[in-house]
Amino acid sequence: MARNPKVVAAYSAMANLGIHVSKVKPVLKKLLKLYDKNWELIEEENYRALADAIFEEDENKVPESEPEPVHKKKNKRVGEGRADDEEAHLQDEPLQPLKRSRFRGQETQSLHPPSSSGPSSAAYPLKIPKLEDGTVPESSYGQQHQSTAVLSDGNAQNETHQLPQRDGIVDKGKQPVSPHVTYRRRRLTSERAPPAVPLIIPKDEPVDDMPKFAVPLAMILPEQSSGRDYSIDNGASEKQDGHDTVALPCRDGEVGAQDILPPSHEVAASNVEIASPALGEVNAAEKQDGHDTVALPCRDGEAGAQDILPSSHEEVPSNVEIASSAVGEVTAAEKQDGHDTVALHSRDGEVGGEDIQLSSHEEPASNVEINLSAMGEEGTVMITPSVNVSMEPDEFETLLVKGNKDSVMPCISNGSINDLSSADMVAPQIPDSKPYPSGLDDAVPVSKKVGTNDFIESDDGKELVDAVYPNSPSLTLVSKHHPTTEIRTCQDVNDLTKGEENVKISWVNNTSTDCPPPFHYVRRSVVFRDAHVKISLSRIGNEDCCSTCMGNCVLSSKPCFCANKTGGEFAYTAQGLLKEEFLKDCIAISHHPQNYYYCKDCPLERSMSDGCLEPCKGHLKRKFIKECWSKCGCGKQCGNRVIQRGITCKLEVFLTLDGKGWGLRTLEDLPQGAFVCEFVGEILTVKELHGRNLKYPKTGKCTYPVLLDANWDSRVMEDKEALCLDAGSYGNAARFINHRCFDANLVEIPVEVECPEHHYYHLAFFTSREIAAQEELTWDYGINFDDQDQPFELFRCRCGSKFCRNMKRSNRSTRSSIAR
Ligand SMILES: C[S@@+](CC[C@H](N)C(=O)[O-])C[C@H]1O[C@@H](n2cnc3c(N)ncnc32)[C@H](O)[C@@H]1O
Repeated sequence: MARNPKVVAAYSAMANLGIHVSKVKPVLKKLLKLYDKNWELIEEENYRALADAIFEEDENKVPESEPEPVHKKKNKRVGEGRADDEEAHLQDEPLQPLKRSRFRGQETQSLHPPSSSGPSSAAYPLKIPKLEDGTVPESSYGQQHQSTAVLSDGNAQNETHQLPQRDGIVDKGKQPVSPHVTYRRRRLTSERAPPAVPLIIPKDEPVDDMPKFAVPLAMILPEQSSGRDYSIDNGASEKQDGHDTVALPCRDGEVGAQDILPPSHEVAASNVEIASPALGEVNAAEKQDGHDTVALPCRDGEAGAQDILPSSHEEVPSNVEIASSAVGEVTAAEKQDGHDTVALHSRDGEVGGEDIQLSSHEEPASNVEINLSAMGEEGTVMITPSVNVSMEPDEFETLLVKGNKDSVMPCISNGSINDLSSADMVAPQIPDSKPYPSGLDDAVPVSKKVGTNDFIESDDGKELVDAVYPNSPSLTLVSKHHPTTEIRTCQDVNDLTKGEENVKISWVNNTSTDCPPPFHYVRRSVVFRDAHVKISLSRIGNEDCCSTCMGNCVLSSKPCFCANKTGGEFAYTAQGLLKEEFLKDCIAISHHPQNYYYCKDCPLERSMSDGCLEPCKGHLKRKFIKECWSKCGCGKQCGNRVIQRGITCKLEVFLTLDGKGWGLRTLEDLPQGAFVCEFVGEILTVKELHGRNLKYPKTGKCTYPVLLDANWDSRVMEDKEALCLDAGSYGNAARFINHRCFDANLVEIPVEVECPEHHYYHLAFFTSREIAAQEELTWDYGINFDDQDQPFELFRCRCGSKFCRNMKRSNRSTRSSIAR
């Protein structure tokens, strides 16, 4: 099934004509190929060419009464992988509309034999094999360094790699499929490279239009009456002494709070899973004394505080799962010894101040689950949050915060639009004056003016004035581009984390008055709905923790159990950096095709299946880091607890000058192997992700997905275990990291913190080399730019790397526009 919004849009246009997707798919592929992926031609006249082609194909089909034998059909699908077959097939079927729309030059264009790139992956950054045309730059750190040096001389040395080998890939028990063949088929379906085009050419194209990245829309709701100052930290989370609190918004001004208080005051990471609804009820987290506190909202102003207090005073934080559903309910359930006990809560504003004392004093610790999922689940009591929206994140528009406290803004509650006084809403983010560092992106003083309705607007050359703090000189709040019905909130220029992180992360735009897209900043990933992320101490066996350790495990002469998963040695040095050897291996892994695993029953393909299941495109088997955690005896400062301590380096979000949109950069020099941040987002099943993509094909609102498939080779993954992270609406600073082909300065590494089962893990970014202050941080999304079958809109890569995998493509499109 299509994942690319364009493909999905085509499917949906055909569905409107009553044409089933299974008929559309093969024809669309041919059309794409024939049109050299020129979507404009396909989209013309509401997909007329496509519809014509399908009808024509139908007419030419063998009559229903003589169906093709199943085995033949299957083999044919498999056989589609063969270049000659597909070529012949296409040439045998010169569909009329295709002829009609052919470009000049295409008549003579011969199909190019497939180049030997790696298997394509389904998503960006759903990690994909990166090999392109069999040629990649040196992969290891040391090699990369060398390669970088060489690059500057313009004499890059490439290393040719073998194609990925797939063992025993069988299409539904039929003939084994040659990995090569399957791979080729993928390439052929989406690519028609003109002959003799250099595969990698230096990038010298001018930067023209801005990239078309989707702006994930989100709504930030206010927290009221919680005693905090929301004028700046609206809906934000606060940390106090280590407690995790999630404050959910309340509509009518009286935020309720449930505290889930794990006994341990020393745990490094709480066991709290916060899942968000599509919409954003989960607004804030607060930490106090190592307690995990979840503040839930009331709907009509009567919420009190619910505390869930595990009574054990030994190790172990509570196992709390909070998830949200599309309908916005919050459910809380406490499990003990396999029983579900009730965690309370109200709908309709009747929440009191219940405390739940968890009785377990030993492990397995209590499992408290709070789900914002389907109503009426057994053993749960629901809380309906103030904003009860049965929508996906993108389904409703975001709020633009006005400086005028008396103004009225729409808010969606229970699925309908209500008017809310802005006093109930988020207060404006008032940035302070901020001197920006010099360098490439040195701040140009931003002009200001007061717009109507006290909006802060920029207007070419006129001064922007902060309506509330008129002396604030570098205000860059923006309201332009937003229709009146669409209300957005701007990010705090000094700290878009809203206090979630240990460090502030500012943003800067030196070239325009735009501010970063609104989204909910969350420090940790949150379950959306179906994802099975079970954090349970009872699942952490003795071999998965070091309960007898003390102090700092990394300094100990004998590595403890926690080093077992990294070959008996810790991945980190005593200084908290990744060991060079380990880092080198991690970088090299993604460049070697033999490290790709091909599922027999791929959850990704399964989730997108439209009746014709395609073979798995491959998943990279990665090296994991395993960190010590709550069940370990070591202290919070143990050197084997790096990513769980969160971001520590100085980062800044900035508007790039080369057309990539916003990016993330470091404000300080970083050594090689330093942890920068993890990729945080909503935890979705791949099925849910696919649902999102299908739902919003035309809006251009994209997901920002990362597939958590590093361990899919271990067994057949159930749907609820095949997960990804989507940072479109909920995310952290990592959502701003742009892509760079091959020689990115960050590498992503899976890290086990609290889940020994590796279907869920943290994806952490480490520096692959030294990085100087002001350098943009990049990682290789692993995109195969020639694979149209992606769950996001492919962008034109402007990474600037000499190894850019999108070169060919740029070259091709230039060529076809010339041909036209
Ligand atoms: C995860 S977001 C990164 C942050 C994004 N630049 C923003 O402004 O929100 C991914 C999007 O950034 C843009 N992008 C990332 N890397 C790029 C690159 N190398 N060239 C062009 N656009 C890029 C694309 O639009 C892509 O869809």
